[in-house]
Amino acid sequence: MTNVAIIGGSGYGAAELVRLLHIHPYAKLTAIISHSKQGTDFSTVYPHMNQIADQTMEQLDVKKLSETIDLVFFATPSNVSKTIIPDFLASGITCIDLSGDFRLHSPAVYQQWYQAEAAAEEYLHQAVYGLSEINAASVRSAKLIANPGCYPTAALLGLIPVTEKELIEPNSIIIDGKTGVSGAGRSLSQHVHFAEMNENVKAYKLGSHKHIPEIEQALQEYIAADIQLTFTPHIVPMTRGIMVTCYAKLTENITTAQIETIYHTFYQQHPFVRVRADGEVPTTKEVYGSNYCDIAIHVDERTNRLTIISVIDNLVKGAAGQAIQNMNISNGWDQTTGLQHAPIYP
Ligand SMILES: NC(=O)C1=CN([C@@H]2O[C@H](COP(=O)(O)OP(=O)(O)OC[C@H]3O[C@@H](n4cnc5c(N)ncnc54)[C@H](OP(=O)(O)O)[C@@H]3O)[C@@H](O)[C@H]2O)C=CC1
Ligand SMILES: CC(=O)N[C@@H](CCC(=O)OP(=O)(O)O)C(=O)O
Repeated sequence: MTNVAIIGGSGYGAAELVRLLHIHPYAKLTAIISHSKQGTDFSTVYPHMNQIADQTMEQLDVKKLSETIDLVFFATPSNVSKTIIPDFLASGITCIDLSGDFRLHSPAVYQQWYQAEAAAEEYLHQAVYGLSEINAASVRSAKLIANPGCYPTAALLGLIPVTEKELIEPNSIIIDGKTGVSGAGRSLSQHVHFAEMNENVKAYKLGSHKHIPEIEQALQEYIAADIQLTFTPHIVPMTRGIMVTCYAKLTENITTAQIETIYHTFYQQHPFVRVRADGEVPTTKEVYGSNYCDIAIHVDERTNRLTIISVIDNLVKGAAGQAIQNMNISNGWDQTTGLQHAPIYP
């Protein structure tokens, strides 16, 4: 049994980790840490977990915790884990960070997009970007795993197979993202007020979303040049789900069927990526509550542009599910352990 703890106990990411860890056969949740609700039972904050996860949330004591756990999940906002993780690493604890603190390699780029000082450079170098399907080999030996952002997970799983094969012009990439409201976390903020969300669709952070450098950095590993892409996120009135629609100019004449074959081959060994048949377009409900990422491809032969549609559940494959997938890989367990449940439908 691997003993694990969660930090950021009262947030949505933590709640989803607790739900998924409850059915995990090899991981035992030994502590839930909360800085605002220490002393409160988890099930008081989340009554749907009554008699399932009643443990009392605790104050963070790194030294004490390090004596009892093997692995810690950070489900905290950015700018929190960067100062705490070094202490856990010094005690040999594996750290999986759901926030963006260790995703970007360059401190200057982090400073620019997060408007805050980056983590110490040695830790940025040590961190492995935990896009499970792509980086499993590095995740296996990592002590610090930077779990990808929700939009980047969907966008990169959609874009990497054709970027790797140089089938698209990287600088022509445009990503249109749509997220459910839970993507904003549980803390109240005006842009998710019911009256402003219901029957409304909003674009936000035009040209300034922190996921832009994250997607660019990951794609740059496949080509020997910088990439600059356009990403526009939208918030839509649903609870969970992300759909990204990526557009890019093709570099050669190729059919939808040929590209689909490339995707099927690329994801053959990856049970959580389901490539849809031609003409079938996935919806966010078809992955709801699950760790799946469903992808559809369409070649517009008239314009020679490729459209890629990719859907995930932001809290599962986009956060807690992928974090558990990374824990599985890191422990040498089957990557699907504790994550085999089907999506909830309708
Ligand atoms: N929601 C989503 O779909 C996704 C979220 N993420 C990332 O996961 C992380 C958690 O997100 P999410 O759970 O949605 O956010 P929430 O706002 O729901 O929860 C974050 C929790 O972190 C704790 N926290 C807040 N401020 C501080 C602080 N200054 N110091 C320590 N702890 C703090 C709080 O819990 P407590 O007071 O109990 O400690 C809070 O409830 C974020 O970095 C987010 O960007 C990534 C992908 C998808
Ligand atoms: C609706 C909404 O506000 N969504 C958030 C999701 C960001 C997120 O979860 O951040 P990381 O994945 O980088 O940790 C946003 O777009 O900023």
